[in-house]
Amino acid sequence: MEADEGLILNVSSLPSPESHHSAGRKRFRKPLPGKDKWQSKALKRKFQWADEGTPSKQKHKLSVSPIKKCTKEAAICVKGNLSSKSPPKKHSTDRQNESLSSRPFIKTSCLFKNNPEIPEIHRGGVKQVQEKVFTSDSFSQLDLHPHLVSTITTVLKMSSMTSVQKQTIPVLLKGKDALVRSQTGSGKTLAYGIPLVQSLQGMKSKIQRSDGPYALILVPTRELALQSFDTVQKLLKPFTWIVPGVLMGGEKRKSEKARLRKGINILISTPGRLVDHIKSTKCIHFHHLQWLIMDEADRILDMGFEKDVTVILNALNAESERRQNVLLSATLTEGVTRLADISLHDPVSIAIVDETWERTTPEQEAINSPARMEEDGFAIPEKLKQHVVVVPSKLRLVTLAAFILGKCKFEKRHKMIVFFSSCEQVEFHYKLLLKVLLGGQEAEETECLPLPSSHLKFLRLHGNMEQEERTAVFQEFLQCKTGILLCTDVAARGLDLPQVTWIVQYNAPASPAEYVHRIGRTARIGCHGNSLLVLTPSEAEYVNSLASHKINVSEMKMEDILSSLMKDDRFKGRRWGNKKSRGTNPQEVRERATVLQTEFENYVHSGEGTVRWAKKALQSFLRSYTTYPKTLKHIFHIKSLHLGHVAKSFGLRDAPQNLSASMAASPGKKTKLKPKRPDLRRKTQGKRRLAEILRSEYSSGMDSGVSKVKRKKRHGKPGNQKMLS
Ligand SMILES: Nc1ncnc2c1ncn2[C@@H]1O[C@H](COP(=O)(O)OP(=O)(O)OP(=O)(O)O)[C@@H](O)[C@H]1O
Repeated sequence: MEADEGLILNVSSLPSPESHHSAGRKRFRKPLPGKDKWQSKALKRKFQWADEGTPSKQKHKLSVSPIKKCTKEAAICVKGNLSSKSPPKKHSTDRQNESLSSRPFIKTSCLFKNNPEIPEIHRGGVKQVQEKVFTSDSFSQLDLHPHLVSTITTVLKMSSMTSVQKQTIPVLLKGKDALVRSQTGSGKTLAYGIPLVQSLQGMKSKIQRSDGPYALILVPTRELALQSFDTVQKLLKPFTWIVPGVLMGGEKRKSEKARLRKGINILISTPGRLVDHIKSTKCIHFHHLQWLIMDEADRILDMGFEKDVTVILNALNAESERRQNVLLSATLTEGVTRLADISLHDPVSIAIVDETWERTTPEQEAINSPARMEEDGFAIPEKLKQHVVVVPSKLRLVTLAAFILGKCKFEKRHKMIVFFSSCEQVEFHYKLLLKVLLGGQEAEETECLPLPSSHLKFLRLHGNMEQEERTAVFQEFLQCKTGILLCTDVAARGLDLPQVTWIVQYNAPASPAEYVHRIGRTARIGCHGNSLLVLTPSEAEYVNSLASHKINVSEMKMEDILSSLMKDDRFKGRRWGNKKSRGTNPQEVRERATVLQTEFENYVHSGEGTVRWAKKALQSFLRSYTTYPKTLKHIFHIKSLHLGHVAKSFGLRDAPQNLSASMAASPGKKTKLKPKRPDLRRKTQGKRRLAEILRSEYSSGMDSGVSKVKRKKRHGKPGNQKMLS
């Protein structure tokens, strides 16, 4: 069964915005008269050579030009027999016999046919909120210990303060609580790190290791915990008697206990892991605690850590009398007000907004609540160029591959992060791209590529990986100059990965805040960067949703992305033989895209295991699709998906009939799914379950119950040794 038809057979009851081509498909809606007849009909369709324009194409003149005519090489639409040169009739007959007798009946629908119209993207001319990154003030102007200043200038090699540092450091040095919002990559870590170290090194009675924590830094992910630890450790270089340490899950609990027993003065932790220790480690105490810092504060709430944070706050309140509290994020959303209420005492609100950026009314100037900040729009780094591409579902996979090839193979020095909405999708695309773009066994064995494509290096990061591998991948991507990291939102927050030039969001994020954090992995600290959001035609309205948060994206054309396939002769249709390709012949581009899609499908269908694995990834995509918040359901609704087309983007030729019982991918049946992406504001019974799922992705790692991806190779322990205090 062909993917196009799969929908009709499986989910015919669905109204599908992606299937504007209903007239074209109606032919198949008729009751199927019987297998033989169906086969001959399919064969007829399979071998019709030309002129099969769909009514929808005639109707929607604005649509991205689908193939108007399938030429002889339209055989490219036929699985496994690309561009045969035999005369159509003979070819048809031979194949017919072959199909009908020995081979399973397989065919690939034409990628460029029966796609929905691509709507025009109107740029709203939104004026984005701007922040000035650097100031001309130097760290030496602050009242800091001279050794701390020299560490900043010689070890960290920084001279002038960023805007957020200039505003935050003096406030914190005065002992005030603060609520800090500043754009991604603007230097918030040092904005709290410097005053923290300054205050602890100057304490009247010198800190002893055995005193335990004087400061607690809570962060949502393990990678961010490691990164913050690294920065704090550098700042502490001259003050060796102050000991930092990390608790982050995925590590042996026993060794963490031992380090706690020895004493950690600046404790950096994910909430889940800390709660574990509060409950089970006798030696943990907070008698001397002076500082509580919550970095990415809104994310800590979003991830269902609210209960954990309450447990932590209660433990701190019970043992320490007076402490200084700081909440920071690039996107302090409304939910943070609640956290601020319970954790901050008479805080100073710091939000960095360029003076040239006008608020609509002067009254707004005065108010700096998180809700106000969110309404005003999030600040996006000035040098970050944001793009969107609208791609019909069937073409998503080849477009992604073409984009990766275009940037990372045929242009120099690109480092790219691609975000997906689930661990299964990351794993699936990682293996698939590795196999098809790098080709073969060699790639799998070495997990990096043979010489000719040496610009391509794929890595992946998600919460179902073993911690050791997760840390190794993080370190590897941190250090490499080029590469493609496929990941979930586990890498969206706070990570400072230098020289990232492109962020691709293959699945749209669930909130504008998440969008801002994902793209914020590039264009950090005043550098240039680019982002690409991939949407289907039915999702195009998301651009307006972003615009309402003052986020401005410009359109990139799918055809332009696909045209980079012209540089890769591996995907050349046979009929072009040795002919030199000149420029970008649209027909040839489409044929190359089809060859590439066929390679994906061939690989996926090369065994039962690979098909199962693609279905699993598809299923997890559909599941995550059901979890967009209510406010976005009109854009991202499972019923808007054309299952057959979506299946193709997972290299599946058919729309699967047997996705597991719970899957609403037979969306005619209104089966409810367990959401992976939570609407945590609603206090439902499922909250606990959601929190567990999310923790498996982000936190403690001790009790997730989520199967771990087995490590193929044993990596060293980069970063781990640093954690030993
Ligand atoms: N004053 C400075 N001068 C030069 N570089 C700086 C300065 N302050 C911070 N940086 C560098 O800027 C980068 C981004 O800093 P940091 O990770 O603290 O940003 P952030 O605001 O916390 O970002 P996010 O919101 O994404 O977490 C880091 O590489 C850091 O070393």
